[in-house]
Amino acid sequence: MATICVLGLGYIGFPTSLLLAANGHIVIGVDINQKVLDSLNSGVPHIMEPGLNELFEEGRSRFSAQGTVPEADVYLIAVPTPLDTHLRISDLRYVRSAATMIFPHLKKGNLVILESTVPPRASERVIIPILEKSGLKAGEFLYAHCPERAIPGNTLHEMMYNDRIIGGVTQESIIAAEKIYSSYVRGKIYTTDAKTAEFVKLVENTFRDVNIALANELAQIAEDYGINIWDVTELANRHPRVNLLKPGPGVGGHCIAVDPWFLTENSTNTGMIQLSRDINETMPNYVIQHVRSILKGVREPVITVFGVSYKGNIDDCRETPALKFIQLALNEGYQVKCFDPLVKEFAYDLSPMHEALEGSDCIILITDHDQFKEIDPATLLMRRKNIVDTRNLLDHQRWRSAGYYVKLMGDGREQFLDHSLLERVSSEERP
Ligand SMILES: NC(=O)c1ccc[n+]([C@@H]2O[C@H](COP(=O)([O-])OP(=O)(O)OC[C@H]3O[C@@H](n4cnc5c(N)ncnc54)[C@H](O)[C@@H]3O)[C@@H](O)[C@H]2O)c1
Ligand SMILES: CC(=O)N[C@@H]1[C@@H](OP(=O)(O)OP(=O)(O)OC[C@H]2O[C@@H](n3ccc(=O)[nH]c3=O)[C@H](O)[C@@H]2O)O[C@H](CO)[C@@H](O)[C@@H]1O
Repeated sequence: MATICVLGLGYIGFPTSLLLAANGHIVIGVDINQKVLDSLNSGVPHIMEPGLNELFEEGRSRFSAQGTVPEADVYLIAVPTPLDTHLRISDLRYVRSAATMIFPHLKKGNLVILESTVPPRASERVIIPILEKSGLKAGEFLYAHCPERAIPGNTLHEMMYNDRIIGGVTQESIIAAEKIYSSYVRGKIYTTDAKTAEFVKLVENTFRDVNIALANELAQIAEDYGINIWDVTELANRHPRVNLLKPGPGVGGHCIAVDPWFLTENSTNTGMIQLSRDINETMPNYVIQHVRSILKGVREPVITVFGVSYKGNIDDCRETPALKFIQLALNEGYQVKCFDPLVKEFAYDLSPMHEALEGSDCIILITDHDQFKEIDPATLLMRRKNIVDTRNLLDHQRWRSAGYYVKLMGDGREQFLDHSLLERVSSEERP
């Protein structure tokens, strides 16, 4: 069993630390955020994931958290690699700082694992040169890029059961990294070189982004034709080689909205990938168009956003499409109130549900939290009963029976079926 220093105790580094600790390693977590250290040292996980609290109890005796890098056999880097949103290229300052914190401790035979997602060749061009300031060459210290592929909301399960890619700089590096991962990974482990591993990770998320863009474009085309994209998707997916994804209010998260830009930052052959990003980034504009047509003529409109995290059943708001939607709504002159049962901190104020609905003219469901399905529409008090469901989450018949005008995004049939209802609700209740 090894002594492993994990740098970065966030959504990836913390669960990984616990899996390593629960499987017999001594894990010293390092983070530069004092709040994270205080929370963990007082026994309270600072992030929410199924099974995390239980695993914390199990692994706690072999896990500690501190602000400085100790001597260790293995250094595992899981620090952020954000997108510079202005330049649309990667910002590698945190991986640079992590490598700089490691190199003074590095000894022959130590293993450095990079789990953070980076643009192709960043290991070779940026990280290894910093580690070599130790006086050791790559190969004397071992190095592998092992991209994390777990999905938020099911992180621990996927960390254990997904297949794993190990991209080592030498055969010895690959063998050493394989030994660490095989202590808790139940999926298969595949090996390659570091730059291929970097590329594979980015390709996976780009594949998903492009396919979501296709779904978003098809939803808009379906509306133009007065067709329901959700019915179309269900039927088309009966074909053995078709698997359409779901349209939505845009693509958020730390990965899918970011990684395509990492993939393309050093290439000019990027037409489809960039176009897909554009389609997904403009989905909040599409949602606001629907809201605008529902609230046409309403004076001093107030809207309520249901869900601000980037997807359902998690509290993570990074790159959430809710942010752009809210900004567009404010620019439109709407008063915006937000309700999210899971999120504690957000760029805008969050209110309890009934407060967020007071005086409101329209609910816009942005996030597909399961909890929203439990809401009884008959008990809600609003100024006007309108709802836009961007995720096809709700039981629309139930909402309609409670007197709501329901706009399902991607369902063009409503223009024809419910237009009269929309007209009636708006003119009856317009001040
Ligand atoms: N969140 C995911 O689901 C996911 C999935 C796959 C890959 N990734 C990748 O994993 C990496 C980490 O993502 P995350 O979601 O865990 O990020 P995060 O922001 O949740 O956590 C990163 C932590 O690293 C700390 N940190 C920053 N610089 C540091 C340093 N020099 N030394 C020690 N700690 C430092 C931060 O304070 C923070 O607590 C990113 O590259 C991300 O793209 C994330
Ligand atoms: C290839 C892959 O699977 N990668 C996963 C992904 O995790 P994620 O949580 O970011 O991924 P998603 O669940 O896809 O969500 C992203 C956004 O797309 C919206 N969406 C989704 C499906 C759909 O049909 N229609 C949509 O509109 C959704 O609401 C949300 O805003 O990246 C992680 C980090 O690299 C990986 O580790 C993890 O394996």
